[in-house]
Amino acid sequence: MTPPNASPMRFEAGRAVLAVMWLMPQISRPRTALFAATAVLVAALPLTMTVATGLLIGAVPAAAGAGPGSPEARHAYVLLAVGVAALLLGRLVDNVHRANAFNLGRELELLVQDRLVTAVARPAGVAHLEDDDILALLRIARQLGADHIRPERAVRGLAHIAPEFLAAAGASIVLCFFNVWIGLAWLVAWPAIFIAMQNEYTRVGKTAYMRSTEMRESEYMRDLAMNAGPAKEIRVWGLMGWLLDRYDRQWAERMDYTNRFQRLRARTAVGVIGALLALTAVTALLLARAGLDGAVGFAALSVYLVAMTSMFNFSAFDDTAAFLALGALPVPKILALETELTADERPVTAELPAAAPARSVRFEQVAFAYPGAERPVIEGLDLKIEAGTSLAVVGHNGAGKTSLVKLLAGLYEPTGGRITVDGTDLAGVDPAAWRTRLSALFQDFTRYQLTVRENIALGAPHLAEDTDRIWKACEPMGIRALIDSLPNGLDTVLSSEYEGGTDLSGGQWQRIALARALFAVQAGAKILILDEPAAALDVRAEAELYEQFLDITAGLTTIVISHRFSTVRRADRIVVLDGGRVVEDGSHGDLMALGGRYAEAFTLQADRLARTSRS
Ligand SMILES: Nc1ncnc2c1ncn2[C@@H]1O[C@H](COP(=O)(O)OP(=O)(O)OP(=O)(O)O)[C@@H](O)[C@H]1O
Repeated sequence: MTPPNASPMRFEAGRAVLAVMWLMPQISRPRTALFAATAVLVAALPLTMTVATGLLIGAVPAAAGAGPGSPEARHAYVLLAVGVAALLLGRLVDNVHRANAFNLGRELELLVQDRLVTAVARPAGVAHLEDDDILALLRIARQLGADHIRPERAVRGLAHIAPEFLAAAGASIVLCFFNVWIGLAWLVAWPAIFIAMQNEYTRVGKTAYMRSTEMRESEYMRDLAMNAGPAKEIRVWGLMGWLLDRYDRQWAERMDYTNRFQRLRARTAVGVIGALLALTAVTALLLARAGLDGAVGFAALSVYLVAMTSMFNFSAFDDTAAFLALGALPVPKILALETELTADERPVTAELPAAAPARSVRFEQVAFAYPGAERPVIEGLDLKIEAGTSLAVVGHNGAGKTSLVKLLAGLYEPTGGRITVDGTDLAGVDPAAWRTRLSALFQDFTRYQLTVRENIALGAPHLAEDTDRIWKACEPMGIRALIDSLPNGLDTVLSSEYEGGTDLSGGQWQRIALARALFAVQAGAKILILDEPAAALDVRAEAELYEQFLDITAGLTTIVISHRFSTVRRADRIVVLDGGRVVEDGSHGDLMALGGRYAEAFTLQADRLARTSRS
């Protein structure tokens, strides 16, 4: 097993930290300026104390010899006062620095989350939600704020390490006064050690974050075992043992992987610690020799020794350094995702008149393949849908019916040809504006764990408070009595996972979803798309409902997809789709007279229905 794409990109750790620093002023410029200023002070004040302490140690023998009141004693007292003042001020500033970093960190985390959600919601279509790389980022995003994926900790780590970095640089410069090569060696050593360790933490972090596919599989298994949705099937089929076995296996693989790759490599640790030890030994030896030879006075020697020891306060190896790397790692990726999804936005070049579609919606030589798929599901599709008429689309499973309406709704863009509305190419129209004219109910409609009122009003959320209108949408669906019988009527939550909530039968859910579609129509939608609108209802109920829909939506452009011919026959026009093309087109009467696929399938279904109703 190899770690996927686990080797750090060039300067990846540094770029992640820079991305965090770049975002900070976007939260607050004054507070970021305060952060920088206090970081310098938190570094400079202990350094001042270090130098003062060293000089004080050197000055004590002379002060003791000269006695109280002597200039030597006064000099020692001044050094003591400077040291103590630097110490106290340092502690004070440090508190301000950390409190500011804490707040900035929390806000940065929220900012990153917010930008991510906005970026993911921005594309008009849904293709990006099926892209493996984007799904990997979304997994990370869902975990933002949990585990080690905390940009907040990156800011706090930065608050901790930045002053240490500056202090170590200052101490190195002090050592330059002793020996310029030793000083320079320390000046270079700490950043090098820090970068080596940050790269190592980044590598470890990437192996954990970026195994998206494996993690998603294992999380999926866990959710199957734990969630209410699949619980019935899992138990009825006796799948729990199989599921847990598979989850255990994936878990063991993950642990094995973690043990092998998600830890610091010994060679990095040995290399870094070895380099530190060697440099410390050389510095100490040279200082000792200079002290013994009398080349450096006692006071200077004390300053150099304190400077050398103070450099070991540097957090290259501890949790702070790890959290800086791990917390910063997702930030540039989220910013890159934001850029990528923004770049995908197509320019708006056309506006539709308020009444559109007033004439027709046309598919002109439309082709479409799902992202990553080799074969197109729609090819050379020509279809003119007259405004104000009802159209039914039929065809065998996988013929491309749902794909056709997804294209019409702008959820995907055609890979060839164009879709026009009253002659205007939809490619240039703002998808959000176009969708205000659509009311669509898909076969896999969402069962929102919200109140009945919200489940219906989501068809036009700006009218959610219009109770009369909600009841008006319920009436034709025959759900008024059902809603009245619920504990809180329209305000009952449709989920048994909530207190006072309730679940509905498949057919009842479908009627609620149909009421949602109708609510959108009442709010002004001009095209109604019903993709298998009532598959959970019996044949008669579906046909009756569709009949009612046609009455209510007379004058509207409606497109229905159904496998039930008793429903389909009521449409003004029917098209049969096969291999993503229209193969038959006409009214029920026309197609029956044609004696083709439609007539054959209709007769078959009608015979079956007649037999069942006789028996
Ligand atoms: N998101 C997707 N990604 C890749 N392929 C897809 C996706 N959705 C559908 N397909 C494929 O596109 C083809 C057409 O699917 P579509 O859902 O349009 O068929 P349909 O005619 O509505 O079928 P049904 O009657 O079963 O609902 C199928 O072969 C299906 O596997």
